[in-house]
Amino acid sequence: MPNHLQVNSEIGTLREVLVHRPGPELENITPDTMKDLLFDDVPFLKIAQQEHNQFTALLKQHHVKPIYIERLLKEILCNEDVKTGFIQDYLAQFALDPVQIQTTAAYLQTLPAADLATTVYAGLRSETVELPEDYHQPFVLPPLPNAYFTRDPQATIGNGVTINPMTFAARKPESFIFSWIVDHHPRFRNTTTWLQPTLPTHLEGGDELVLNQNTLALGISERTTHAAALTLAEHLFNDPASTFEMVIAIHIPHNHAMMHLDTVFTMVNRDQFTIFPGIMDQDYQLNIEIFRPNGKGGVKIKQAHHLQPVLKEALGLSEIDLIETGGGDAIIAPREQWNDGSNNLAIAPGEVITYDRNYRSIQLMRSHGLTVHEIPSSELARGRGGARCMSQPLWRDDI
Ligand SMILES: NC(=O)NCCC[C@H](N)C(=O)O
Repeated sequence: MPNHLQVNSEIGTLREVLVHRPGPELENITPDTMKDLLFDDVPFLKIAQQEHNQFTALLKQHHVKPIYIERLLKEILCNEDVKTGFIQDYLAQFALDPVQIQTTAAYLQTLPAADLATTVYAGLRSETVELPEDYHQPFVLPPLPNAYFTRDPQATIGNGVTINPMTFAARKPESFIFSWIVDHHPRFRNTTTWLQPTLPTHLEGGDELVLNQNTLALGISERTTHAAALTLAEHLFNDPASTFEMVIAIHIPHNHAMMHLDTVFTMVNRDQFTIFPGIMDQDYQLNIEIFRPNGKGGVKIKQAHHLQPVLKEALGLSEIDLIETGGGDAIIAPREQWNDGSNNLAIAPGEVITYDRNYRSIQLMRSHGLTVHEIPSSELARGRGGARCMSQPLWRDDI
């Protein structure tokens, strides 16, 4: 089994993937907090867990090892010094006064490592801790219901990771947790970090697609700024440990339905991609910028408007097959995109996992020769992410 990191493509045979099984945090979403927590509904936890179990069972059947991030957190918290430091730093992220911090830290310190890890994800109800009476919030630690979308707070690129500066408060603690795991878990010893969560702008993993060992595609989206994309490109171009020489920055609409590039565009084979046609205009154009090193430590930028020639050049191919979500139909395509019909996880070249509900997109992928494995999605889809969002590859075989 591999013991470090290797992701030089979106499609190489997947061996190891970071996941999070949805837990009590989903039951800490209410209609009042749903929007801030980036959910469109309150999922039924029991069914969400069953669906997620089917996802991980399918991964295992295909010899992909799921690594549970909550387990990595528990393992680092078994060290008492790490536990004390983590509690202090974790609490410092939230609007708590010194007395509230002290009282909550004292409570968290009493929890065994496994319970502490569960509490960090689930959130901590105020009445569990004896806080001064002037604290009126329902939670002293917020729930992290988006944690099952492991794709976003962290991303593997080549042999290193980005620990991502997240856009919304609801997801910032997830990057914080991963930075502690990288610093303290032996699985990540000597990991190269391309980007830190302290960057004063934002970039998320759903916008990071590794096309090959030289080329990264980045969404410029609701969640990833142009400035952050340039910063990441500069780091990758200048770090001797990196093999990346080109970043294809793809501008997509800024809205909740298409929050990341991988909600509208995924690589599924050496020469095949799924794409939501709504990101292009009627002439199939969109705004693309190609970043390359300028030879002086910076980035030079070339504009482009058509995806196919850009992808052909980057991948050295004469043809590219763009498979349109829902066949490009005016009703089916947006419906299936909303339920993550464009968000496919390749487990090998030409072999993907996707949500069962997007049956028109599934038919189409099969008719284009892809092998498609379906997973149930009635509750998981309520968080607005699919199979790619629920997985962060740590190791893919090179192709
Ligand atoms: N890569 C992805 O598109 N992830 C889905 C994230 C959904 C989550 N509710 C969010 O808004 O961040």
